[in-house]
Amino acid sequence: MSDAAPQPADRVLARELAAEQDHLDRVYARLGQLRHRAAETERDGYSLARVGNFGALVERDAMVFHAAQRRYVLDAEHEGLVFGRLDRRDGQVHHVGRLGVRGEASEPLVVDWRAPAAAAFYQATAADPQGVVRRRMIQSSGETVTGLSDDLLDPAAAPPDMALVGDGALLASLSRTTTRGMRDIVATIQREQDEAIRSPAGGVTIVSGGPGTGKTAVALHRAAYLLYADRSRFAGSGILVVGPSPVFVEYISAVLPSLGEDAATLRSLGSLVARLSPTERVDPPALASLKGSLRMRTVLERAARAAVPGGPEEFRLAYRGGLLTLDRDALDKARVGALPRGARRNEVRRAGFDNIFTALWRQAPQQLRGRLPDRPRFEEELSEHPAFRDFLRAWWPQLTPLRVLSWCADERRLRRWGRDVLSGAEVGALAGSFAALLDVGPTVADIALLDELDALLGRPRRRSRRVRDSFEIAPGVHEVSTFADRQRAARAQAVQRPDDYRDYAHIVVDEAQDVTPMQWRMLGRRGRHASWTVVGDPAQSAWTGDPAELARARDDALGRRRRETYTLSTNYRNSAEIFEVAAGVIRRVQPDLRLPVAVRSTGVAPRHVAVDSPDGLADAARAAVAAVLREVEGTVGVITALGRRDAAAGWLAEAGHGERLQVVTSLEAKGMEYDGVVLVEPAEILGEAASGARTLYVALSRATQRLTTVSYDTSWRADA
Ligand SMILES: Nc1ncnc2c1ncn2[C@@H]1O[C@H](COP(=O)(O)OP(=O)(O)OP(=O)(O)O)[C@@H](O)[C@H]1O
Repeated sequence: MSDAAPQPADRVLARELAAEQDHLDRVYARLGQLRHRAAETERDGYSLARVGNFGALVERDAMVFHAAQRRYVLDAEHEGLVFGRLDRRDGQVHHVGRLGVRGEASEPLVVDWRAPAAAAFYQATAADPQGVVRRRMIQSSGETVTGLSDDLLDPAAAPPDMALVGDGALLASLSRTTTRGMRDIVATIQREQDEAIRSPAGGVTIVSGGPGTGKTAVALHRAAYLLYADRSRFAGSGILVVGPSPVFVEYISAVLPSLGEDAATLRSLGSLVARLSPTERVDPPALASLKGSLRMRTVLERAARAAVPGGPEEFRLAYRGGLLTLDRDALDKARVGALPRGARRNEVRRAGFDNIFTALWRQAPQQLRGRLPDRPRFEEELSEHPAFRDFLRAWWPQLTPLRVLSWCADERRLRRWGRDVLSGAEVGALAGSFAALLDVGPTVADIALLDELDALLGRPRRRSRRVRDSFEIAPGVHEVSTFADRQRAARAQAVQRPDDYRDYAHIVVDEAQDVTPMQWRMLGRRGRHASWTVVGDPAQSAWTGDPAELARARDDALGRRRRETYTLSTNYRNSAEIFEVAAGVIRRVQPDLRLPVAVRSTGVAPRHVAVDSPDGLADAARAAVAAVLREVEGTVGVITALGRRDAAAGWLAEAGHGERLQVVTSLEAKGMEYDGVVLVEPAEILGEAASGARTLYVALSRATQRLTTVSYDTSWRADA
C-alpha cells in the first residue's frame, strides 16, 4: 500500500463506491433474471412432471424453490441485500449478503451470511485474520450503495493498491433511531455473538450476558442460521421461539422475516397452550413465583385425583326389586383403584366404571337373590339405566384443566391438597387468585398450571379417527410428487400443525431467567426431542423462589443434552451514561457481578426529576414524556410498577402521543428497548418484590439515548 501514490480520500471513496455499486447492479440484474426464470418454470412446471429423469426434476424443482425463496426475501423489503465484502489473501473476493446468489457461470455473486464462507466476515480479527486481508462493510439504501467502512486485518498481505475507506459501521448502526420493532443485526454481528449464532445445531446452547449485549438478537439470528444449516430438519419439525410477553413477541416479530425466514413459531409464555386463550394478565411477583414453584405440582396431582367437589357422595339404585348402594368409602376406593400413579384421569375413566360394576356385582347376589342375571347382562342393564348413567357422568366426568384449577379456589380444599407443601398464607393467596379464574380468566402463571393439569388429566379417547391414506405424504401431497410440492406441503404443514403441536426440532427460550420451574415443565413437554437455545441473564431475574429448584426444573426440561455456554460482554444498547445508573442499582445487591461494557457515549446524563408528593407524579411524568419525545426521534417507553401502569397510561392518554409512545409495567419492559425511557417512581419497582432491585435494573437499562426518572422517593438511587 505504501508504494501507491496518495490520492484524495473522497476520490478514493467515490471510486470504491462506484465499484461496489457495479457489483450490486449485477446482483440485482441476476436476481431479476432468476425471478423471471422461476416464474416461467413455475408456469410450465407441472406438465413437465412426467417427462425427464428423476434427477432432472429434482434439480428443476429445487431451482423453483430457491428462486421462490429469493423472491420472498427480496419482497420482504429490507435494507442491505449485500452488506459485506471479504478480500482474501489468495486474491478471492467474496461479497456477503442476506442470501446466496450465483451468476450465470455459477460463480458466487453473493455468499449467504450463514454459509461457512461468510463466517470470517464476523470472526476474523487483526490478531486472527483467518485469511482475510480487508473486511468491508457496505451500507446501502434500496439498490444504491451509500457508504463503506473497511478494516485492514492483515496489512502485510495487502496489495499496494488496496484502498481503505470509512469507519465505524457498528457505531453508526447503534446510533440509529429505535423503531417499534427490533431490527436484524446481520451486517454488524460481532465475533463473540457469531460464535453463539453458529454453535452446533444439537444439544443446548446457553447464551448469557448483561443487558443490551445482543442475546435476543443472537437467539433470533441463530434460529435463522439453523434453518439455513439444516432446513429439512428445522423447518420440517419447526422452531419455537418463546418470549416473556406479547409486547415482547410483537417487538421481535419482524426480525426473522427480515432475514427471509418465516418458518419459526413465536409465542409468549401466556399463549403457549393452544386450547387456552392467550393471556397478558400477570400476578404480583411473589404470587407468580409461588404459582411457578414445583410445589404446585404436588397440589395439582392431588387435585387431579380427588373426588369431584359437589359430585355424588354415595350411590343408590333400585334394580330388579333390590337396592344397590355404594357409600363414600366404596366410591373413593373405586376411584383411587382406577388411578394408579401416572394414570391420566380422563383416559382411565373406563377403569373407574369397571370398578363400580365390580363393586355392585359383588353385592348383587345378596340383593337380588333369584333375580340375578349374568354379568354381561347386569352391566348392560345398568348401562341403560338413566339414573346410573347420570351418576357415572357426575362421579367421573371428563375434566378440563380449567375446571380442576377452579376447584382450588376453595380454601379448605386447597389446604387439604396443599398439606406439607403450602403455608396457611400461601393457601389464602392462591385460593383468592383462583377465585377469579372462571370470571376474569387465567394469568400467565396459571397457564403453566393448566398445562400441567392437561398432562395429568390426559385427553378423552377419540371415538373415530380419520383413515390415513398411506400414499399421502402430507395433506394433499401424494407419493408421486415434486420437490416443490413437498416444500409447499412443509410450509402448509407448519401452518396446519395441530393446535397442541409439541414436537419441535428446536426451542429458543428468551429471557430464560424468568421462566419458572412450572413453565420449564411446560416448555419441556414441547421439546422432548428438541435441541435448545437458552438465552438469559440471572441478574435480571424476577424469580423470588428457591434457586436450586429453578435449576433442577430447567435441567429436567433440557435433559442430558450436551451444553455449550457463551457469554456476551458488550452492551450495545445503552449509552454509557445510562448504563452507569442501572449498574449502580444492581451493584448494591450483587457487588461482584461482572457487568457488560457499554460502548457508546452520548455525553448526555440521565435526568432525575424529584417531586414533593405522589400527587406530583402525573404532571412531572407528562412533562418528562413531552421533553423526551422532543429529544429523540424513535420510540419512548414509560415504565412503571405493576400497579401503576393504568394510572400512568391515563395521565398520558389525553396528550395522544400515538405510535411512538408505549406505557409498560416493569415486567412487560423485559427485553424491550426504546430510544427514550421515562421511569415513573423507581422506588415502587424496587419495593414490589424481593427481586425488586433486579427488575429495576431491567427497567433502567431499556433506553438507548435518554433516561428520565420521576420520583418522590429517591432512596432507590445509589447516589441519593
Ligand atoms: N452486533 C450488533 N450490531 C448492531 N446492533 C446490535 C448488535 N448486537 C446487539 N445490537 C443491538 O443492541 C440492542 C440490544 O440487543 P438485544 O435486545 O438483543 O440485547 P439483550 O442482551 O437481549 O438485552 P436484554 O437482556 O437487556 O433484554 C438491540 O437494539 C440490538 O439490535
